[in-house]
Amino acid sequence: MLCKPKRVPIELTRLIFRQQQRQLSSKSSRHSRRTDGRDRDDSYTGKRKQNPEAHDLYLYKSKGQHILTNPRVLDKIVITSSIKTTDTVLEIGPGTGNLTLRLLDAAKEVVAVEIDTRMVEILNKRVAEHGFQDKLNVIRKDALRTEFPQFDLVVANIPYGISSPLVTKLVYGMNPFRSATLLLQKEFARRLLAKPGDSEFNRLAVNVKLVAEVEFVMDVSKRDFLPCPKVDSSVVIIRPKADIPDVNLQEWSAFTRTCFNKKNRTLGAILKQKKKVLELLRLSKMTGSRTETADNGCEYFECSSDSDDSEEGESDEGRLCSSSSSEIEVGLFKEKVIEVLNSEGFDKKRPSKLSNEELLQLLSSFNQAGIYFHDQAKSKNAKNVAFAATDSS
Ligand SMILES: C[S@@+](CC[C@H](N)C(=O)[O-])C[C@H]1O[C@@H](n2cnc3c(N)ncnc32)[C@H](O)[C@@H]1O
Repeated sequence: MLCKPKRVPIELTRLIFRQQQRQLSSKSSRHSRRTDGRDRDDSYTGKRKQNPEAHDLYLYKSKGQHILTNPRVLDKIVITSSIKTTDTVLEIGPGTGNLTLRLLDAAKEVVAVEIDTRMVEILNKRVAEHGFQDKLNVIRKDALRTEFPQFDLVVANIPYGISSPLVTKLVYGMNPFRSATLLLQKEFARRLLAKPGDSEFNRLAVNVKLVAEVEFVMDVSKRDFLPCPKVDSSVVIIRPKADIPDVNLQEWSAFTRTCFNKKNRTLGAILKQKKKVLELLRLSKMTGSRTETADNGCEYFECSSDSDDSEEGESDEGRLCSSSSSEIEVGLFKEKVIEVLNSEGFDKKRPSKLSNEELLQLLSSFNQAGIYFHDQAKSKNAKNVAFAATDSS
């Protein structure tokens, strides 16, 4: 569907159609769109005739390049972020700099992480024109694969394709920060805001809520972007909690993965399956005590959306366990699992309806009974990113 933005601020119109078009080479791509939201075969050619010097800036869907052009929304994002003049602000995906210029005006410094060299060129030029170059530190890298320097706040209209791993990287990363004001796909924001019992409530919400509070700020229409995306957006503020529960993050991740793999089934149905019992027995024998907390908690949180009722295949570990544990041992272990589930009244409860407090209580009861959770295998990229997760939004 094509739709024209409600309004295109003059600065962006100038930026895209007068200044940048002279500088940028036009690369075509199957997924690229023109910055005016039109298809390549529509009446755009009329504009080119009027301005023969013009080149097109192609915006790539694969990089989530939708430029926010509504000045009121941009201003509201900055105001809501409560930026102090002493703050260093981290911006992921500054694009052509509409938000960056406002951040530079309000903050001491902006660290902008941008993957696209063309955007970096435009950004640097535009920032220099406003005399802000000394306050801007641009890192031309993939935000998921770079270590962020220290920052106080995050304010960003992020590429939606990396929402889940990026939020995870921020809230489970090593950098302490005050808040992150993020423009997200509306559905993704709803999931972050979801409460137990809501249909959107999932593992991502559970894991984020463990360490942070999420607050809704406003919805943003798709027409406020150039080109117009297919989805609406929302702004949320994420504030890391001062006190987080004393739980082993690695085990918590494994536990929530187990529970939310089939979030609408009862815990009894999930945890009393033979293959799950075998897997838990093997892990509990192997662990014997809690695994150490990783330096960087985000390694464990591949917060991909849960596959509501997908079938898990039997793991190699499960098969190994069945051959090395006697039937009696397995039977006794299963009784322990059942005992914990029954003693806490969890047997008939569903993960999608449980609060974090209840989940923490259940995990603690399992541990007290000598039952431990552990991820079977870390993702290939776990060392640096743990971001093998794809966001289904
Ligand atoms: C939704 S646009 C936002 C542009 C700008 N902040 C705005 O509000 O108009 C997302 C930006 O993130 C950049 N980007 C995409 N993937 C990225 C990644 N993995 N790391 C850093 N930047 C990325 C894109 O090139 C694009 O400039």
